Amino acid sequence: MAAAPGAARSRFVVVGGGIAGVTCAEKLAMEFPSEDIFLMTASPVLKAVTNFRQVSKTLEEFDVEEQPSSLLEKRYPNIKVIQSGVKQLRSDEHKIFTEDGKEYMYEKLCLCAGAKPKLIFEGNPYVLGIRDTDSAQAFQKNLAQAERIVVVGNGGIALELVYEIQGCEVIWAIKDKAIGNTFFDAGAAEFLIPKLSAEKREAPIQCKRTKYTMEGSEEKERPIAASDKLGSALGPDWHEGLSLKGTKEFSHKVHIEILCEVKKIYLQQEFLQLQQTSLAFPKEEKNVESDEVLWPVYVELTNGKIYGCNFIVSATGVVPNVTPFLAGNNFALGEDGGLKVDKHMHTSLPDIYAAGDICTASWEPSPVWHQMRLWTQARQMGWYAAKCMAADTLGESIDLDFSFELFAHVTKFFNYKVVVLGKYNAQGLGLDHELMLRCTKGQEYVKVVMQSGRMMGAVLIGDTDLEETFENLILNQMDLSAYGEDLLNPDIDIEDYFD
Ligand SMILES: Cc1cc2nc3c(=O)[nH]c(=O)nc-3n(C[C@H](O)[C@H](O)[C@H](O)COP(=O)(O)OP(=O)(O)OC[C@H]3O[C@@H](n4cnc5c(N)ncnc54)[C@H](O)[C@@H]3O)c2cc1C
Ligand SMILES: NC(=O)C1=CN([C@@H]2O[C@H](COP(=O)(O)OP(=O)(O)OC[C@H]3O[C@@H](n4cnc5c(N)ncnc54)[C@H](O)[C@@H]3O)[C@@H](O)[C@H]2O)C=CC1
Repeated sequence: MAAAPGAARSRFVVVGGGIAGVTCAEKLAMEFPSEDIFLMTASPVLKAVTNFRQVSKTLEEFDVEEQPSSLLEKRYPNIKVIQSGVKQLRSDEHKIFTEDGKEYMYEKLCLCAGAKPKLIFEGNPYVLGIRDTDSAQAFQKNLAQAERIVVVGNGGIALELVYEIQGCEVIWAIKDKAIGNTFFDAGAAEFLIPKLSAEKREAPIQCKRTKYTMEGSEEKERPIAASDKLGSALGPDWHEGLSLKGTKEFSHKVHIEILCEVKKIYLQQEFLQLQQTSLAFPKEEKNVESDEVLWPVYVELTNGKIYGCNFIVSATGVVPNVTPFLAGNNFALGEDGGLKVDKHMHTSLPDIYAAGDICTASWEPSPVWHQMRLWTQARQMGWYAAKCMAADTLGESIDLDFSFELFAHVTKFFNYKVVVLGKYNAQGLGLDHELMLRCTKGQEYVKVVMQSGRMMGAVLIGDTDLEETFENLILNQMDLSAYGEDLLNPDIDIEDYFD
């Protein structure tokens, strides 16, 4: 295509300086050392993956570093970082326009603009979200002067926050029955809860017990199966460099309100006019006397309770950053608002690919993989998108990358190592599955999800050392019916079984 006068052009343009975009640009730079790769980003710093370690076939660990763009350009002299937000895309002309008034032409474009927090009561100054360094610092500053906050949401951010925050009362309002619904079921939640009150921390019990349960049996110990149901994002241990401390001297003080959402938020003046009664922080679940302190803001929950607080954290998920790319371009969007991509990371428009939080994986997935907006998937998608762009350019064919065979995520919650594999919460399996459990209070929690004798998923909390074996068992779909409860028997070295 002919370049318009004044328009810079490059064969490959990548938008987004987060993990997906940087990984995609790096891989393209390696594949096409004599081509210039344009990396456009709204944020002044880039996110680079460092210390990458393949822990097992599909589990990976790495650090995420904020780096100046000059470092990336030094490592890959054919990457040109353009620091300006993209404000418009004209896909029919293969052109993008940036905030600083420039235009660029591409042959192949990969959109990796990430996502932003999906806030409740967006626009209310007392409602904060956490996504990037700036929002994390704003949160820290507010927390340093706070006595009580309300945390809304039950996913990754809320789980990290309620554990890390010290010296501040936390009212944690969740829609579900148990904490951490995006990662755990009620059994795992019960295992983790003691960690929220340091004083109540229990000594680990040495004996392990195994259990084999089926949905609908052994009501008491049966974990509830899951129902079917503009900066870069922060990196691992993002809270470690931040002092997440309120004004008080105590450690954790978390009160959980389950099965509720926020109905209304009142500013102090509105609240006083209504002469409502706000609840004090509950003591041992009994105290519901009214609060005598006046708070800057009040939160009314759908269960009728009203709590005063200094501010509210909305940790209620993300929405893909698609807005600048939509006008005039007929992208197919997923239900979650992301750009739909096929198994070659191709969007619905010619020569435009997408990777990371901005996209919605729309291919028929392996039975034990699903998309979650995580940095492992952002890295894998960015890398694979570049491979697909290269293959299309060279007229080669390419198979779906192995990393999409099995969902695998390793992280840390409440100071425990947490590994989740496959359909770890029986997502999409309906009632047709069984759960097997092994739990040692304070030490480890192991849950496997079985279907027709095959392992479909697992949650491993603590240092269980089972991840590799279980990863293999899920990948090879071996019929394990004959092993029964021995599968989780701590006295049997399970690896020997399958060697
Ligand atoms: C607090 C927090 C903790 C997290 N913890 C974990 C965890 O423990 N484990 C895990 O796996 N995941 C975690 N995540 C999720 C993970 O960070 C994201 O899934 C991942 O970083 C997404 O990468 P990305 O490159 O797709 O998007 P982003 O990191 O959001 O990067 C998007 C990039 O696009 C740029 N951009 C946006 N719009 C434009 C535009 N119009 N023009 C040009 N550039 C644009 C932005 O400036 C940015 O550089 C966490 C997220 C948060 C917020
Ligand atoms: N250690 C890890 O792996 C971590 C991963 N992350 C990732 O970062 C991203 C952002 O994290 P989160 O905001 O925690 O998103 P999330 O998607 O993990 O969780 C969102 C939570 O908010 C709840 N929710 C949604 N709308 C609500 C509403 N209106 N009222 C009340 N609750 C509502 C959902 O039920 C869910 O519990 C996610 O992609 C998450 O996976 C974040 C922190 C840690």
